[in-house]
Amino acid sequence: MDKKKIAKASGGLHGTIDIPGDKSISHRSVMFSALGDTPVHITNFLHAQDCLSTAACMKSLGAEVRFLNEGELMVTGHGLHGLQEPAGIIDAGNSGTTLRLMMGILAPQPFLTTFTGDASLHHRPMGRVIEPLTRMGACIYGRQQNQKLPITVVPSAEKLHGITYQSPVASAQVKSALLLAGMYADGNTTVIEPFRSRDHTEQMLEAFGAEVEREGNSVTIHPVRTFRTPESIHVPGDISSAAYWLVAGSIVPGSSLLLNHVGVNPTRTGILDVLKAMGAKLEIRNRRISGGEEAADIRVESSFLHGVSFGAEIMPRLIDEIPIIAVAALFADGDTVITGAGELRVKETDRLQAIVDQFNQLAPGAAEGVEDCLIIHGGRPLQQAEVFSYDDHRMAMSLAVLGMAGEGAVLRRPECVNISYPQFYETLAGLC
Ligand SMILES: O=C(O)C1=C[C@@H](OP(=O)(O)O)[C@@H](O)[C@H](O)C1
Ligand SMILES: C=C(OP(=O)(O)O)C(=O)O
Repeated sequence: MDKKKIAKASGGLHGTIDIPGDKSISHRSVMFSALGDTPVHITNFLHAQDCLSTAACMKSLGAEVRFLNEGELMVTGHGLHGLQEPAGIIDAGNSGTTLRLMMGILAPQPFLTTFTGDASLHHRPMGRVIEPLTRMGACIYGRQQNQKLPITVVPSAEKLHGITYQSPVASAQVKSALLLAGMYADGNTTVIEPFRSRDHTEQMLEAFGAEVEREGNSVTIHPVRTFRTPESIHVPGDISSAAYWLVAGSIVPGSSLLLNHVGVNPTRTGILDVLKAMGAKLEIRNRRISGGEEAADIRVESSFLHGVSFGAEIMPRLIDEIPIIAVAALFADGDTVITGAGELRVKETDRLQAIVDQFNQLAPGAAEGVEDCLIIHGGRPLQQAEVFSYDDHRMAMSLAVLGMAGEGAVLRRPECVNISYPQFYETLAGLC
């Protein structure tokens, strides 16, 4: 399927949506379970390409990964020091999370690993993880002065050293890679971020018995001696996937949607804060703990939105939601000004430029981008047009919601939604 026709919604959107498992937590559930030595039963695992790349990686390193169903699997490792040298090259596919976290796990291992990935992953910056891991004593080599794939991790002569690392970027992937390597180091490892990024790694490692200290934007891990995997992990729904329906329900007049089982870890809920500031009608119900993480159900009803401004401080709490927040901004009254969004330029594609180029096809003159800043002029006239996903799942889903809430669209290269949300188009069709 090379093109998909997105029809204009004919009335309000109605229904109840079960939000698929969180991508970040699904990756971590398989990786960390594979470092234990007792079977872990994982449910509501995100059965999408990125997380399947992680599952395949752990399998090729000797862990037993057995799917009982889509979304349900048993993972059994051979202990913290039980990974085995893979027979071939490890393929991280499209997934930055897989590659960066795996580098942290593999840097301390006594065997060699070589990574590859798809065309998009070959362009993404890996020096941000390789450089601090090298300071810990790791030996990691990559193309373009150890910046890019293909990457090889070579065993280091000595045990890794604990370091204190002041990260220039607020990135959970950088932080997680260092904490994972730090489990095997000879002393404590501390990561200090400019702003706090998602904390799923710290949460899950603590639950597995690792000694972790947190204060403000700083996290310290002690060398790990006892690693106790739980019997089961239930993955909450992904707020990054719920985001498309939070916005669709807000901007299509006459809508009322109930989103079931959404992870609402406070390091992830920036989109709720921004949508509320724009005037969205959201009701958070039935708050509970699911798999050690906060979860809730969310009711969204359509409302009149107005433009807002936000910047670097909130960015890590909503980084993957910027494309769909930009859609909300297009349907709002007035301008929305987003600053400190430079990280968007190093995702699956340059998302800042992609938003500007594709939004202007559907709403001429509505989007401007300069350096790390994105401006959306709300309320501009919309038209039908052909738009391009850049093979980026979040661009595809955001453009589909924009087309559906606007005048319709033809989306080129739509199938990349399989990276994080394989049922996306089916759910969209069911609402209209
Ligand atoms: O740790 C994670 O699971 C993720 C962290 C974020 O990336 P950065 O850490 O590069 O900001 C996010 O964009 C990505 O989708 C998932
Ligand atoms: C950036 C993303 O993921 P990753 O970095 O794991 O490729 C994403 O899902 O939007």
